[in-house]
Amino acid sequence: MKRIKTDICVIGAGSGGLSVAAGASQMGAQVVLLEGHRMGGDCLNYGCVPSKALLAAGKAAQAMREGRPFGVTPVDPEISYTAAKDHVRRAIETIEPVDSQERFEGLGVTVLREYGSFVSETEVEAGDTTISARRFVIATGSSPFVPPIDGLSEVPFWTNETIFDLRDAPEHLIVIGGGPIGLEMAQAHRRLGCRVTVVEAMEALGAEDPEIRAVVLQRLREEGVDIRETCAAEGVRQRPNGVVVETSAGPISGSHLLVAVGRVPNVERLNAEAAGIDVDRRGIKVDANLRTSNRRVHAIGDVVGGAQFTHVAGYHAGVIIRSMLFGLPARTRTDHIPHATYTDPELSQIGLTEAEARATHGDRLEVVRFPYAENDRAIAEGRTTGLIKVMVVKGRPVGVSIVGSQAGEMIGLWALVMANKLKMSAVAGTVLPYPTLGEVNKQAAGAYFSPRLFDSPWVKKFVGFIQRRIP
Ligand SMILES: Cc1cc2nc3c(=O)[nH]c(=O)nc-3n(C[C@H](O)[C@H](O)[C@H](O)COP(=O)(O)OP(=O)(O)OC[C@H]3O[C@@H](n4cnc5c(N)ncnc54)[C@H](O)[C@@H]3O)c2cc1C
Ligand SMILES: NC(=O)c1ccc[n+]([C@@H]2O[C@H](COP(=O)([O-])OP(=O)(O)OC[C@H]3O[C@@H](n4cnc5c(N)ncnc54)[C@H](O)[C@@H]3O)[C@@H](O)[C@H]2O)c1
Repeated sequence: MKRIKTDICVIGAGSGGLSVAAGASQMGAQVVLLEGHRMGGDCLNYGCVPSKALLAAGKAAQAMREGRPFGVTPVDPEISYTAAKDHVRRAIETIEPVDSQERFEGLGVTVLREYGSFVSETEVEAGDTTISARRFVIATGSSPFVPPIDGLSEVPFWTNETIFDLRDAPEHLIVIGGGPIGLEMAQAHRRLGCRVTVVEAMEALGAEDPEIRAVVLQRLREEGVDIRETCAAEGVRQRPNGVVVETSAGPISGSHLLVAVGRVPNVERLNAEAAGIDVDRRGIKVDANLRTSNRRVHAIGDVVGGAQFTHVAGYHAGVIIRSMLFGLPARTRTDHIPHATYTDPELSQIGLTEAEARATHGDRLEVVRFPYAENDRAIAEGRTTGLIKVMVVKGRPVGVSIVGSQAGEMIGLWALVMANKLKMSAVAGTVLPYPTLGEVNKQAAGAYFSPRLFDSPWVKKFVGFIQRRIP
């Protein structure tokens, strides 16, 4: 057995682990990074990057069907699913060098391509090497949850780890699960010419504001995605040319099956008990500083079971670098973390939804809305579907929900506002270029102040008073 002594040992080279390794090594710490599978983790290889690349291929196909309002004759595009997958592969390959072993070794990180497993409170074994470190970071991510549906283990099915390798278009894709993975994949495949049925046990995008998610579901249905809600998959069996999913609302036949019903934390290889690290069903248990029950060990990203996004894993990395390298107090916040679902229209959210804000703030809550249909750029581009809702308490936003074109980009402004606890006046006072979709944000702030300025008898009296006195 070889032995390595280091300052920090990071387990998992995905979004979270790579950020810790890059940050810590560039600030002078000795870092060992362990990765048992592919550098870049889920996001690069089976998650964000391939899903957004496939959605982009679908968007290109859809644009050819929707030219009529612009005087362009719509066509039913000739689609090569294989070539769309080539685009997915190229996107991954273009980003890959940034996450590669070579780049990290160039930064001075010792990279071992092995799974890590604790052997004591201060040691991890990876292949034929034992690493002892002053601090460990668990960043092992999550894997697709495969539910105990009767017959599932006997039929071929895909998850996010396999669907991007598929080269031939499925004729009729059945997606079990109407969460973000299910709906992004449903729309991408529908636009690439496949029949798609989504089977959702409860409500599709059920965690989102009902008014906001309804806009996404309506568009997907208009495009021909068959979304069945309150329809639980209870059994699956093979048929000659595909699969039948038995649901609470009857059988559904299709050619291929994608299972997208949530995630499980990657803890099984860690032997966490050997290091005194507590684990529950959601993942590694951590406190607000992302410390585990073993004070030398932090855990970040998907494996801690909170919000499972790449930017959250990156945020966690920043928080623990602060505490590990500088000994500074560093607690996580969640109120300033946005998320987006990249269907078309996109959906984004930060802070509280309207229902959550109502439950927390009661009558102090004001909700302002602004529709895309009244934004000049959206009108010019025929992208008028959508709206923004801002939940405001005492002049400060406590949540923002957006559905519409570029909603994932639009939430950025509110992320800045909420991270820095700015008021609505900061948004209203910002000058934005005309005509941009981003003005929807400012128009929402305008909708907050307009009644205060234009419907107030006091303001009218005051202005009249001043006007009579100035020359
Ligand atoms: C289809 C899909 C689409 C998504 N789209 C988005 C999106 O658009 N935006 C967004 O923000 N998020 C998105 N996500 C979520 C995002 O991918 C994850 O939140 C993110 O990858 C989590 O980062 P992580 O570092 O915690 O884990 P990962 O990136 O999964 O990395 C964990 C790494 O640890 C390795 N590992 C596991 N166990 C061990 C061990 N014992 N020893 C050594 N290595 C180990 C794994 O092989 C893996 O490489 C998507 C996810 C999926 C599945
Ligand atoms: N754009 C993004 O940022 C993005 C995109 C994709 C995934 N992700 C991340 O990945 C995570 C996992 O996504 P997901 O979509 O797999 O999970 P999810 O938990 O968000 O949704 C799964 C859905 O499956 C349904 N379901 C469960 N069992 C079922 C059954 N037997 N029959 C029918 N429906 C069933 C649930 O009711 C739920 O609505 C997300 O929470 C998110 O953190 C993010």
